[in-house]
Amino acid sequence: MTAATVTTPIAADWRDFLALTKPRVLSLVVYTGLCGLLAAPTTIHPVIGFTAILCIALAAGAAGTLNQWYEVDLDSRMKRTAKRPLPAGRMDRDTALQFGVGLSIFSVVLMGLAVNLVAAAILAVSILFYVLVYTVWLKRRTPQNIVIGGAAGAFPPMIGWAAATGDVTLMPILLFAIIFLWTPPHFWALALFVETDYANAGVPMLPVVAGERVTRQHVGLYTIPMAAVAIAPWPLGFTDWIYGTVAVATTAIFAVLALIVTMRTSQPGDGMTPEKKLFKFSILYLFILFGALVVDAQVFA
Ligand code: HEM
Ligand SMILES: CC(C)=CCC/C(C)=C/CC/C(C)=C/COP(=O)(O)OP(=O)(O)O
Repeated sequence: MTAATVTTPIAADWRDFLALTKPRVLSLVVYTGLCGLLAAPTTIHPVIGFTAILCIALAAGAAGTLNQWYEVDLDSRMKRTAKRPLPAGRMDRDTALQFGVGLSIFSVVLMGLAVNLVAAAILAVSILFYVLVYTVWLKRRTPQNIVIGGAAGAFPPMIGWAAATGDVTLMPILLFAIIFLWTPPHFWALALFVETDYANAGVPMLPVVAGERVTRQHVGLYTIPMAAVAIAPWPLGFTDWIYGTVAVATTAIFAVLALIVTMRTSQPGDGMTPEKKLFKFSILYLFILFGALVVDAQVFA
């Protein structure tokens, strides 16, 4: 790529619109939504189920778009995000705003009309939470930004469950709580090895504000309730032994990796550091845990 193509704004193509939706993060968001839907104790018509998942995907994409619309200044200062369509100048902000608002409204209205109002209401709350509470309000103000704002990403299984059943009971609240408590170790493990980037952008992430030692302690601190909540559906009788066994085994691995990160004092080096291991495993963990939930629900239905 020449310098001219980097600095000269060019027309955005479909890849830029896709990039606005943060597709890789979206994959896990949609997956946990699907698992919530499939684990619910009722059957949903496949077309309605598909529509519900589509709405979650569109809403998450819309929220990711509005997040990028708002933080062009931050994204342009971080290596990881500087090549996104807006900071790189491949798309103008108004186009992104229209795309994000349009998708948001479309996804919520479609969910309300085709699925049910409970799912549509929680979907609207998720978008507003990610955009207003996390992106606009907390992200630039407090190192607790991801703890409170991270709740946005915890709603999808609850939305999937509500799409199938029309209500929210203790089990979908537990599924929400798993992702809510998983987000801090997921993110702080990552922030420990991309710390300088956030410092450059002036984002008060925990390692930047409180330092590495406190961040490591917080990784361990949040892993304890996360582990309890992840295993809880089994002793509480919401799931059977398949979920229980998988939850105990994978949570044990998560806890050991988190403990290593918590106990470490040295600066992370290159290669597969414990922080990178925990971050990568955190993603695999949710995939396995929620997969086990669905298998368990189908086998013991
Ligand atoms: C406030 C909460 C969260 C923050 C600050 C956060 C932050 C990040 C960051 C900075 C990355 C690095 C790579 C990238 O930009 O793609 C990442 C990766 C990732 N996150 Fe999160 N995350 C959060 C919540 C979630 C949630 C709720 C999910 C899904 C349930 C999720 C799923 C993922 C996945 C799948 C990746 C890997 C993407 C890849 O392959 O590059 N994250 N996260
Ligand atoms: C159903 C629905 C509307 C769900 C939306 C929730 C959602 C997409 C949550 C993910 C949260 C997330 C990726 C935060 C990234 O932080 P950041 O935005 O600070 O990351 P960045 O530094 O990469 O921009």
